[in-house]
Amino acid sequence: MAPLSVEEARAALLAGLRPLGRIKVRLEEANGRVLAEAVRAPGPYPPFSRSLVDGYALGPHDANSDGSSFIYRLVGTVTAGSTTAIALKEGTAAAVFTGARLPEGTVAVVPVEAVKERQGEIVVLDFPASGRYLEQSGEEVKPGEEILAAGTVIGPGEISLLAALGFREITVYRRPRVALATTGNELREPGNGRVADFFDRAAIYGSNLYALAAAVEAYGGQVICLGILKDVLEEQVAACRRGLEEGDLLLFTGGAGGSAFDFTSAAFSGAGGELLFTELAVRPGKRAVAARAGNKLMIGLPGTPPAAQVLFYLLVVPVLKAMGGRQGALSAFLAPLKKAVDRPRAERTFYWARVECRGGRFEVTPLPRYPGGIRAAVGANALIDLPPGAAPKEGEEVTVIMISDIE
Ligand SMILES: Nc1nc2c(c(=O)[nH]1)N[C@H]1C(S)=C(S)[C@@H](COP(=O)(O)OP(=O)(O)OC[C@H]3O[C@@H](n4cnc5c(N)ncnc54)[C@H](O)[C@@H]3O)O[C@H]1N2
Ligand code: MOO
Repeated sequence: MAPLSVEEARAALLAGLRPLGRIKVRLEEANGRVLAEAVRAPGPYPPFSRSLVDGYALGPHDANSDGSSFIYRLVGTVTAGSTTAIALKEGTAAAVFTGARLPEGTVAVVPVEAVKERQGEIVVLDFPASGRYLEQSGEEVKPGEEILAAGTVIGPGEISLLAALGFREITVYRRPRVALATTGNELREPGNGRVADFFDRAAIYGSNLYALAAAVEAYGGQVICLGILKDVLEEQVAACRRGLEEGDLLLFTGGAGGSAFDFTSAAFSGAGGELLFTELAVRPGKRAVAARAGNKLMIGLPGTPPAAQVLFYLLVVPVLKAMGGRQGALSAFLAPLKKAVDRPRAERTFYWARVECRGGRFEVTPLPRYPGGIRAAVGANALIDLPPGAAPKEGEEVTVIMISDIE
């Protein structure tokens, strides 16, 4: 199969992909989830007309002789939560506190700072503009109004609105289940300590499973761990079948090359997958495989740890987003290079980088490169996307793709 560009590979993976099913979650579990249906307000907000300040609710006014200030007779006090029934008639006022329900007949509210109080009366020195210092019932949200559209990502602000309107549960898309396996006879589980002859025997600790599990969780997926698989086709086909049964997406790392000991594409086909690509025109990540089986996807990332992680951001994140009801890839923008890219390549290449904000401007530094690359992603919050043959110098603008926050 001819190598695909990252964009073609992404389009092949996303073609026909629909968000997964919907579930109800309680508000305390809703952060970061995506609304599967629009939410309408069951009632008005605020639910009653209320004061926004500690001050006085004024009845219809009664100008004093020189017209410069107004005198009101105090007829009661309403604190927040109080349902005292007071009706303000001409020339009367009630002390009210922030959040208090306004008495019937209120025409204006003044803050305590804008009045002079004397026995049983107040003198309003500065009459407030209409509607200031108070909020009418339903002023912000009307009953039945759509307050959040389907597809909204829920954060603290949305949770605040939902809770204020009395919601305890909302309907969101189900999180994608990602079955994760890593392949290679040389791989061992970390945690066994540095056994003396372990490394002499050419074994290494598998790191991809841990790195990818963390990345899947960070992008809203749930991990089903299939563990380390041997370079044995039957074992890998069986793992693929289990992964397809239990997961929405199957992720393999290792064995993505075309050698006699690379079984990923054969395993995907053996488990009923229709291959979408077996190579990409990008570095790192040239050796990558993907297949579709019904509405499930199988992606075989390279074994090389930084290559597996780069492709995770470029291909797996958009798939996780689409399955979870969100659109698009990671955000990208232009930023000047703080340092020239060392040894640029002839192919399209993604470099690990760190974006910082200095004096209100973003700048991006390519991180040191290592041949095997196990340290490559440490401290990275972005990738630099360089077109084939580009060799940008310090100060030149390059495309950066954000993979985590700017600190
Ligand atoms: N003749 C060629 N050889 C290679 C080419 C090439 O174009 N021609 N491409 C290289 C590139 S690029 C990559 S990437 C690797 C990817 O190949 P595979 O996906 O088949 O990966 P493996 O061979 O299984 O492993 C590569 C490397 O990574 C180590 N590894 C594997 N899994 C893990 C893991 N879970 N944790 C840590 N390290 C892992 C593995 O031991 C190997 O050292 O192929 C190149 N070869
Ligand atoms: O395919 Mo390799 O993934 O270019 O690093």
